[in-house]
Amino acid sequence: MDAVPGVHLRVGQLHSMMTPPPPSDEATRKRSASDFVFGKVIGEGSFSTVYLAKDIHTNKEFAIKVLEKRHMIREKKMEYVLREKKVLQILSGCPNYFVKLYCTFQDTERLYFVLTYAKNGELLSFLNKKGLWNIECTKYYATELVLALEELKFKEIVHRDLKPENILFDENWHILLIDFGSAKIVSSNEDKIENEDETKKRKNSFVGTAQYVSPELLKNTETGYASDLWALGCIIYQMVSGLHPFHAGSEYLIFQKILKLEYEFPENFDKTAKDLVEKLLVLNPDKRLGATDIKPYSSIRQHEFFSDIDWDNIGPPPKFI
Ligand SMILES: Nc1ncnc2c1ncn2[C@@H]1O[C@H](COP(=O)(O)OP(=O)(O)OP(=O)(O)O)[C@@H](O)[C@H]1O
Ligand SMILES: O=C(O)C[C@H](Cc1nc2cc(Cl)cc(Cl)c2[nH]1)c1ccc(Cl)cc1
Repeated sequence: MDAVPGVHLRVGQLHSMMTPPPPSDEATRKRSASDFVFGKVIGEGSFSTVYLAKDIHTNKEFAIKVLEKRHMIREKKMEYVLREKKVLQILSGCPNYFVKLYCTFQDTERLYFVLTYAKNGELLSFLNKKGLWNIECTKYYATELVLALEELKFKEIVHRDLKPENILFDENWHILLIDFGSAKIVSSNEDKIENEDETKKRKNSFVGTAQYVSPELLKNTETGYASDLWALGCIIYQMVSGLHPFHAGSEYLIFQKILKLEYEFPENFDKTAKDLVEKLLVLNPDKRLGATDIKPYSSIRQHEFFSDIDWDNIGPPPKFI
């Protein structure tokens, strides 16, 4: 594995890579790029490159998300980075369903997030492979998604950009949600304290993905937990049919269809899944299944689609590979 392209190791760094500090410092010492050997690029974001990397002290593999400071500053994206860091820190207490943030560090040019390596890639790539996915897979992973959304609600976080590309699989084929740069931390009311033009900038700058954007986000009204329930409905529809519920030749036309709730189900769409999707893809956020649960998301758990799920022990993932 080579070092990060463009990161020239000085003799001192090479030396420090060879002679790790005494173990007592290990756990607390601030990491740096020289603690890792960087390997292949495993993904690219709008402002990031994600590398597979190995910790030279433990040989453990990580995904390291690297962001160029110049790019962050030029595109005024610092708030996204700091939001993602803060949300990942809040979620680091959750044992399942979210990529774990081990540490962050920086050098003169870059910022680094050291994250769990989701070894088995994106959900999207499996949805695109015909005949690979069946209703059992949909049931299992919709269950893990509901459990993940319950955790987010408990931690008072709205993801706001849920989509199959942001749902990865760990080495045991459990889901790991990523990409919290657009997330909202409800408890801090940070969205409420911003002034008018900051609100306008945030709402206009949000770059969610057309097919999964909720109506309230398009209408610039308040986005809350129910925005993630809308995305859940879209993702379940896609897991069952392999298609987006709202599809058109342009983002504008997709948005129009979303605002008019213009979508239909293929003939052979699973009946109970259809009923569940219809109860999630509701224009009024407060009327979506689960939106007003005292104990989130009990009304989704009780839906017939999940009738054979033991929520306290959902068992191992289905073998779909
Ligand atoms: N922990 C991880 N393990 C494995 N692959 C990852 C991990 N995190 C990200 N990736 C891969 O890298 C890609 C880019 O991820 P990243 O979160 O940096 O960008 P992004 O925030 O999704 O992009 P955008 O800024 O457009 O939203 C992802 O689509 C995913 O395929
Ligand atoms: O070391 C830390 O943990 C704190 C720093 C703080 C920090 N330094 C920054 C410099 C720039 Cl240019 C942009 C952002 Cl968002 C910056 N955030 C930091 C480093 C890396 C990451 Cl991923 C986030 C924050």
